[in-house]
Amino acid sequence: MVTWKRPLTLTALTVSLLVLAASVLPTLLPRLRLLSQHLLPSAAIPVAVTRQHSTSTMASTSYDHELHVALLAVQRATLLTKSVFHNHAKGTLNKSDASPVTIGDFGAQALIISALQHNFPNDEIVAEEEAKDLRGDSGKEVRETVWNLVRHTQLGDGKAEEVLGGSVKSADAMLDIIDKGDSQGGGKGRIWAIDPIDGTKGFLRGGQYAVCLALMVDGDVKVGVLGCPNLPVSDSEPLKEGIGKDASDEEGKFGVLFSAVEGQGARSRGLSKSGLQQAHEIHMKPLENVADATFCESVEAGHSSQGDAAAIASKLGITKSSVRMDSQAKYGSIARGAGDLYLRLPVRKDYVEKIWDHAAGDLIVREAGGMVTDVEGNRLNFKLGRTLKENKGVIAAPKNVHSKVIEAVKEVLGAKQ
Ligand SMILES: Nc1ncnc2c1ncn2[C@@H]1O[C@H](COP(=O)(O)OS(=O)(=O)O)[C@@H](OP(=O)(O)O)[C@H]1O
Ligand SMILES: [Mg+2]
Ligand SMILES: [Mg+2]
Ligand SMILES: [Mg+2]
Repeated sequence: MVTWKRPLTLTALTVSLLVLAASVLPTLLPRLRLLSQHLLPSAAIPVAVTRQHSTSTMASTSYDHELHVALLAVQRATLLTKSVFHNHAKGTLNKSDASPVTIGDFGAQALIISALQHNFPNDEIVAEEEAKDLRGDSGKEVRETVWNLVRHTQLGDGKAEEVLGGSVKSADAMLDIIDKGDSQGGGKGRIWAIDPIDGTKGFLRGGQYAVCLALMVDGDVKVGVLGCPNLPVSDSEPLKEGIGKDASDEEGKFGVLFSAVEGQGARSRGLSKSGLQQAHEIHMKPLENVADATFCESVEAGHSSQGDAAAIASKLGITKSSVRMDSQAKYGSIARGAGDLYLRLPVRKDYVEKIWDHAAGDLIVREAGGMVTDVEGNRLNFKLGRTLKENKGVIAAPKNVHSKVIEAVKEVLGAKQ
């Protein structure tokens, strides 16, 4: 018996040690990485992190540095959009699809891509705008206005600016930076999605708009940040439509940064002109009875069918009227519990949603406890390029009522066919 007992005890000990190591290492490694980030000078972090992340198989699981850069980059870009809103003629151009683009869209895109390139030079970028209309003699006037904005927009915090890599070098460099957002996207590797101003029509009207940035790894959204300069800082403020031209003047009351990292929850904090403010967790509001829901939808009837939304709401027994709000501020608003549902219902059969209009909001709502799908109930598929070509519409709701909402959506849309 004794001769059997010894080897058995040794084996058991070895196995226990191995099990212990396997359980402790995964939690220890990200902590060691975090610790080293705090101990190393900030300028040393980007290169190390970028090399480590250049292939998807070696991707970090904590995304601390990506989140930090994304938050600061979006915060800086909102300084530019706010300055355009208050001090400039918007310099609106019409794109080939007749949608508007302003000097704010170009400037914000340049600032965000510049920060991403400094920190993650090997990552790909899918961004909404391109610099074509700013090039050559015909683009000179707009180019110079955008350049003046870009070079004068800085966070009032030297360390934060250092993280972002400081200013863009020249007007020509700025154009090339804007055009770095031309990746075709897809389901492989690290790809950032940028909507420099989402809800450009809202921005022009003085309504809601959002500066949007998300990181996808192998087509899954890992980090999402939304800067919403015209939303109230307080999560408990009742949901309202576009808030009018002077709201963002009320310092400290308006301007929110929403963020989420996959598996780490969603947060919100006030926007600032320098470093990052303290964040707090946000959650969707518990909703026992879907009939009590407040739902939000697009302001533009051309972007989402308001008639279908009203029919769906009535099927669900919802009596409160909808809150119409431009941009991904809708995702942020339901994620913080200011509203309950977001309904985006196709108006035209041939319209395909763009990944930059949904990537950050999709993650923020899911991390706050919600579910985001298309009108069929399928998850949004960010693996297919610059568009969500397999999805139609968007339905975001608390998990416990989502299937009920989809049932009503299918009944209403099905009856039209
Ligand atoms: N036909 C159609 N259907 C659906 N979506 C469309 C359509 N046309 C444009 N867009 C995209 O809508 C983005 C803004 O939509 P929002 O819901 O946020 O705002 S709005 O209330 O409708 O203005 C808007 O984003 P921005 O261009 O960044 O403003 C567009 O990408
Ligand atoms: Mg646009
Ligand atoms: Mg958009
Ligand atoms: Mg846009």
